[in-house]
Amino acid sequence: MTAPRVKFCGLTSAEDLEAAAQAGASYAGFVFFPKSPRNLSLDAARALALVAPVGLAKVALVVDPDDAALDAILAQVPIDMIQLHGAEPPDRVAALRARHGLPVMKAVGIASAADLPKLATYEAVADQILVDAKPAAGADLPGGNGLAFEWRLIAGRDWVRPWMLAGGLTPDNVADAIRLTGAQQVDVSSGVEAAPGVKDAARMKAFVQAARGSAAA
Ligand SMILES: O=C(O)c1ccccc1NCC(=O)[C@H](O)[C@H](O)COP(=O)(O)O
Repeated sequence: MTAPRVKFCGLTSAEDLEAAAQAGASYAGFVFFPKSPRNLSLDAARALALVAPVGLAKVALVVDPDDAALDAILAQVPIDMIQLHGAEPPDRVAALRARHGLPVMKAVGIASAADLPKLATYEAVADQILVDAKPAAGADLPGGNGLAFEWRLIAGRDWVRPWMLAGGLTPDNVADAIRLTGAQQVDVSSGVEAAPGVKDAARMKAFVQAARGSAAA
């Protein structure tokens, strides 16, 4: 098994970016969602993206964006992939992919087996799938809640597209999660934070090492 690729989501500072690169991450997620403690203004996101180390793919996380909002982000911030983390229907995912000419990753929330058919639906229209925990009803945030789902639900699944596992991952559980699901990519936000919106460089490093350790086991 090749070493799993890691996405750190919700980076908010140049220190976070540097720590992500030093740890060996493949993706850096920038959150554009005002209610999030990880939200970035366009100016802040642009400044970060411009100093992002080469080789770190910059992901814009948006939630049910209208065209004007996404146009504004992409006009100002050099972005490599769009992450749709709302209730975007499949035709909207396809339309945004065509409109912007960037790869699109669609987040799909999983809480039970009843949610699994959505994975195939979105694999038909997105470039990648982020398989995340479905937030509790009434949650303030659609993601980044430190909530895991039952990984066995997707164990042994045949995937059509590249996908990432997310939801409640930490340096302590990511190796088990990879072994159980076969994930080749993992995404984490709150599990490597010292406080909401503040990443912890030591936890980021430990996370990547644990993910890589799973591949060697
Ligand atoms: O992280 C946020 O603040 C956020 C806000 C709005 C929509 C999605 C958000 N995060 C999505 C992510 O990609 C997270 O990395 C993913 O949900 C896992 O989060 P965590 O369980 O905290 O590791």
